[in-house]
Amino acid sequence: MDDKTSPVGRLLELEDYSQRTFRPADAVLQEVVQRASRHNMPSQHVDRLDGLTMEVIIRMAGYKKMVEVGALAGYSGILIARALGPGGHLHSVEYNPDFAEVAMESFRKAGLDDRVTVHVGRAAEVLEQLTELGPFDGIFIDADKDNYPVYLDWAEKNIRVGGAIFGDNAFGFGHVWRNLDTIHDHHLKSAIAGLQTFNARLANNPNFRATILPTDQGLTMAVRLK
Ligand SMILES: C[S@@+](CC[C@H](N)C(=O)[O-])C[C@H]1O[C@@H](n2cnc3c(N)ncnc32)[C@H](O)[C@@H]1O
Repeated sequence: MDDKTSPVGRLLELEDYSQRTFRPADAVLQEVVQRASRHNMPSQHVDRLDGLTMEVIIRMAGYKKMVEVGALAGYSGILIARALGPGGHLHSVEYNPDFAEVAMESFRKAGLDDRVTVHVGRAAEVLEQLTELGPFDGIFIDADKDNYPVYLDWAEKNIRVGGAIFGDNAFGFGHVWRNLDTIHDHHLKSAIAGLQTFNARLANNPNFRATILPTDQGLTMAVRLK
């Protein structure tokens, strides 16, 4: 481990302290991670503290109706659905039908299945179908990074004034600062291009006030002003 007096060492200690103190993942959430692992799903659940931060903000704002892009095994969906509270509803979009099944099982086991609808399909198409149910209080974008700008197009029109846009992995796994010309892996390059466009558009859109939570993964969040 890094020397605790070095900046990196201190950050690791502070991360460890935060996890120990705020205990972001209870037994239900830990079970989701185990369920995903049993089904050989990728371990791509939202960072535990980032997810907890989002949950707290949704509770503070009193949001009731949200959309999630990318359900995986339901980890972030549980955080959001809990925060929306009784009478709230989450529309979670997942294009992998096997993953969607696992997510539905997680919502059932968490006692939240009446509060979540899992829509199976490609997010760009499902979002268009969801338009008629809007406007929404918020959206959590956590799927294919190259399409974040496409999901942002939809969110700009379908999130109400006072509502929020959250974008996960906004630091692009540590690469978001890079000049695209220096990235040779095609997949990474298009992901970073998508994230750079997403972040810059929210940062510069006068209709939104946006920031990025400077955690390991980076969580972009924006509130619609007008
Ligand atoms: C990072 S994981 C989501 C993690 C989840 N939000 C959580 O924190 O528990 C991304 C998910 O998005 C799904 N996905 C990727 N591209 C998609 C698309 N175009 N439409 C819908 N889902 C997609 C993947 O199958 C995967 O389950």
